Amino acid sequence: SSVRLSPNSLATLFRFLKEIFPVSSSSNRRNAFRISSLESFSAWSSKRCAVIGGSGFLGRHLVEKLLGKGYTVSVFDIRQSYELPGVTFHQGDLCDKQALLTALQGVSLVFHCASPAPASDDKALFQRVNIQGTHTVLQACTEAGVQKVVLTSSASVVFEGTDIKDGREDLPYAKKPIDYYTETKIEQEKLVLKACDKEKGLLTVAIRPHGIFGPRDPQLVPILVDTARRGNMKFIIGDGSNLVDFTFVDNVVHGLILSAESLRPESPICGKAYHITNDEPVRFWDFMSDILVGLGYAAPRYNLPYTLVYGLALLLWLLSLLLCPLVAFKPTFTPMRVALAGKHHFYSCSRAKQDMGYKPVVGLKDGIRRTVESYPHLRHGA
Ligand SMILES: NC(=O)C1=CN([C@@H]2O[C@H](COP(=O)(O)OP(=O)(O)OC[C@H]3O[C@@H](n4cnc5c(N)ncnc54)[C@H](O)[C@@H]3O)[C@@H](O)[C@H]2O)C=CC1
Ligand SMILES: CC(C)CCC[C@@H](C)[C@H]1CC[C@H]2C3=C(CC[C@]12C)[C@@]1(C)CCC(=O)C[C@@H]1CC3
Repeated sequence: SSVRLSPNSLATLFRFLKEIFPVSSSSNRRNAFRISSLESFSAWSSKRCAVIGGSGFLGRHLVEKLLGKGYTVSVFDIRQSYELPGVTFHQGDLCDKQALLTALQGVSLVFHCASPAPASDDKALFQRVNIQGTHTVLQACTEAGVQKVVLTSSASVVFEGTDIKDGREDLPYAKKPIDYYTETKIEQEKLVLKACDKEKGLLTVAIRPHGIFGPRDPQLVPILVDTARRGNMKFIIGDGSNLVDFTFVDNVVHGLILSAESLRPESPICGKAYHITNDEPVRFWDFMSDILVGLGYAAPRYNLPYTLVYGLALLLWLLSLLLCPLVAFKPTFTPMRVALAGKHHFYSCSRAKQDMGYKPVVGLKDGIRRTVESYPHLRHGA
């Protein structure tokens, strides 16, 4: 008969051995790799993690999955949106290093899933949180002896409003990003990947999902339904043939955890970016129609030329900027949304398949069904 030890029990065993047979190790935790192989093993197998942005849509799904997989989870977020047994909440701003250091004590793995919502379009806020804040997160991780950082980036970092078909990770970053959100996500990803340093004992990876949807999503379905309820979802922008990636939230969570568990000094994923999608590009307007019809609304039917709608959206956006001191209005059809709705933007995830054995765990049809069922309050007539 054989005895099986889980990584957690091995880590506990190692801590016990270290107590009774102290090994001479550098006091500098950043040099963890150079210490004994046993200690390195303990570090890599530790299941104590923190989710920055864990109160958000993706963050909460991630937290729930991590708990199910036996991780001990701390959430760090500017707000607390729920309570869960086994989760320690730390409310604070990620730009505050002291607050982060408290939350990161004893943590070996950090998932960074926080960002202001793209719709806010607030340049100063995006710069403060996504760029300066990420810099602070990396500093705090180094000081707290965190070994792995997994960033939720975005496939949009290469999108400039023109067609992308089967885009790979080696596409250059967008030179003219379509909005401040994308502009700062690019800088954020660069910062995190540059921080990967095997010598210092900090390993990083960036996961780039695209068009995340699923239960509790605060943007895609709610914005779509709101637009339909106001009678503005009758039109298809362009000829309706553009293919896009929409990624069910469970697949993104799967990609995030897979990357964290594959992140080791010898792994090819260190310091790299990975597209994580459903690997089932779909016509943008078919996807929107499936959601709308599933919730009891009519599917859009009439086609409008792309350039006309884009031009109008640009005009409205400029007007909203000019008039903002006098009247506050937020157009639904922003140039960014029109580009996302009328162009091809789908990405290859073959790098993630090859380097970490990624495979979506929920298919698109199933994801749409689960999403529709989770929004009874948004159904037509509800
Ligand atoms: N939703 C989508 O389609 C996609 C999202 N992403 C990325 O995934 C990540 C998660 O996005 P979602 O869950 O959709 O957004 P979300 O808005 O639901 O969650 C973001 C969380 O970050 C928190 N946060 C914001 N500023 C903070 C600060 N200064 N300090 C601490 N916490 C702060 C918010 O309170 C919120 O709970 C983001 O990094 C986003 O850029 C990437 C690709 C697509
Ligand atoms: C009014 C309709 C024409 C469009 C309604 C749906 C949109 C709200 C969504 C369609 C594609 C989505 C998307 C994002 C947000 C919501 C949509 C615009 C992101 C910008 C979210 C953040 C990212 O990193 C990229 C996403 C691309 C797709």
